[in-house]
Parts: sequence; C-alpha cells; structure tokens
Amino acid sequence: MSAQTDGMFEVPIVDISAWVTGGPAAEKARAVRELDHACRTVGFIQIVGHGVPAEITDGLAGAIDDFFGRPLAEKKSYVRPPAENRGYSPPKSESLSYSLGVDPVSRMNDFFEAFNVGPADDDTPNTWPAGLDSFQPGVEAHFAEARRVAHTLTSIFAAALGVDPGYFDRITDHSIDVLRMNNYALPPGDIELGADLTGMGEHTDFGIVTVLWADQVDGLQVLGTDQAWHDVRPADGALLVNLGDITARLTNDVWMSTLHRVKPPVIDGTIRRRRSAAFFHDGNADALIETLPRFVPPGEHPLYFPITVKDHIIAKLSGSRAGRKNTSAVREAARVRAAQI
Ligand SMILES: O=C(O)CCC(=O)C(=O)O
Ligand SMILES: [Fe+2]
Repeated sequence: MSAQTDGMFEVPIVDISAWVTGGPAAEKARAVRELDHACRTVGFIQIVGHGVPAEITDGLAGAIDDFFGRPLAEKKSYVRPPAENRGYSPPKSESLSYSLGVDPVSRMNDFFEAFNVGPADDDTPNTWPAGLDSFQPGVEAHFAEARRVAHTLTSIFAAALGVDPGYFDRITDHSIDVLRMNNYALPPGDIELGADLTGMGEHTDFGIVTVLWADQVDGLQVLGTDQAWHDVRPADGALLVNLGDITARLTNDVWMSTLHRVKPPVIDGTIRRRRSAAFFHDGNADALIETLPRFVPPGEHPLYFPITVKDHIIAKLSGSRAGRKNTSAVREAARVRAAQI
C-alpha cells in the first residue's frame, strides 16, 4: 500500500480491518507481517481499517476546540498536581526533553498546552471543565475507541512477537491509560521558534503503544534511522501509532521506541495551529517488564534490566515535569545527541 514519503522516509500504512471485524486468517496474517516490519524499521505506523467512526473523531476535535478556546485564566483553574497526570497543563509547563536527560537551552520551553484524561473507573478521578456540555461525552467516546484500537494492536503484537495470545492481556488488564489532548498555538507576533521555544521537545513515549489522532498539519517530526528528522502527517482517516519504551524493552530494541518532537510550521510569523490527541497505553503499574528471551542473541545479556511499569514511568516523568534530568534514560539520550538538528 502507498505511504507518506519524505525523501526515503516512509511511515507505512497498515490495514487492521481483519483484526477489527474478525476477517480471514490470511488477511490477519498480512497485517501481522506488515506491522512487524514497520515496528522493526520505523516504530511509527499509520493504521487504517481501525473502525473509529468519523463522528467520534469530529466530536473529539470539537471538544479540543471548545476547551482550548477558553481564556487562559479559566483553563488554569483545571490544573492538577503533576503526579496525577490529569487536567490542564499550560504552555511551557513541561519540558519533555528533560525526560531523556538532555539539557534544553532554556528550562521550560515546550509551548504545547494539554488536557489529560484517564479511565472513568480509575482511582484518580478526572477533571471536567464546567459549562462545556459536549466536552466530556466527546472525549469519553474517543477514549473508548482509542482504548479498543490499542487492545486490537496488542493482539496483533502478540501474534507478531510469538508470545501467547493472552500475554498482553495479563500485563494490561488494569493498564495505566491516559488521553492527552494537545494544542499547539501561540498569539501572532509572539514567535521565534528555535532551540529555546518548540512545540514539544524530542522524546520517546513511555509505555507499550500510543494511538495518536492528529490534524493533517505539519509539525510532528520523527527521527529516522538516517538520523534526520522527518515531517509526518497522517493520511486521510489514518491514526498514527507509535511504540513506547516498554515495547522496546520487551524486544531488546528490535521494535523501535522512536524519538519524535513537534515543531509546528510558522507562516508569516504566525504558528499554524495544530491539534493532536495521544492515547498512551502503558500497561499495569505492577507489571514486571522483562525482555523476551527470543530477542536476546545467544550468549548475550538483554540491553535492559527488568523494571516495573510504575518505576519506569516515575523515572521518566520526574525528569519531564520537575526540570530535572533523568540519568537513567541513557540510551535514549544518546540517540538524541546523535541526531542532526
Ligand atoms: O502532537 C503530536 O503529534 C505528538 C504528541 C506526542 O508526541 C505526545 O503527546 O507524546
Ligand atoms: Fe509522544
């Protein structure tokens, strides 16, 4: 199937409809092969045939517009303590490159604003903005669909990785799942994008898999194996999917937790507004993540020590939010330094 190209860089398109609708075995096997190849070579995939109805995507986009269109002072009333990972994050409150232990030029330089939502039945309750009647239903409907897609993807992962079909069910039956809606916008005239001001700093995602809805506007950049950054825009109706660090750990880096960042285009001194919604499927907090033996070459040690999902995420988040470097993310940091600007 065709795919978006930027030079030689491609984010493959994989049709998972056979897995969504219970289609023929041969079609399922084709999806497994294509996904496996994309995970080994790019770490980003465009998923079609996911079955998310267009009305639900429209509802999500409308909810994002409604909330982020409110005045900053009002939005700030929905800020929650960072450890809860819920509610509003104002611009420049996070610096994701710190989660990798890389010094950004200024300490807090990511201008994205975000709103985080978790599962309805979670111990940490959600915050819902007052007076926006369609916000909660619109966001919850997309949350449920993104979770369904993530679950379908882990079924395909199990087939591709040669683990038993229940493997991911066991490490995700009370998974930490968060939907982060991102808005990239700055008032006109305020803008000089550079090393010290960026949409979202370079990072890898923390968990098993991320299901990303994004506007068809440039800005998301993915680091290729050529060590160059490539713009990625989703094809019509496609969801972007990328692997997180937990999956890299499971596969001894055979499947890639790929570095990415957001640098929205500046046109005539104005940021082209861009929206996205990342559904992070991180796994059970208490799941012990150990590299699958079949990915460790004979006579070698795994690249990663076993770690629980919780300890792994704490290490990454304490770097991102507190303005402190995370020295345990040595391998990812080396990849950032090796990359061309
Ligand atoms: O805005 C995007 O497209 C990417 C967002 C992202 O990488 C994230 O929220 O982790
Ligand atoms: Fe990300």
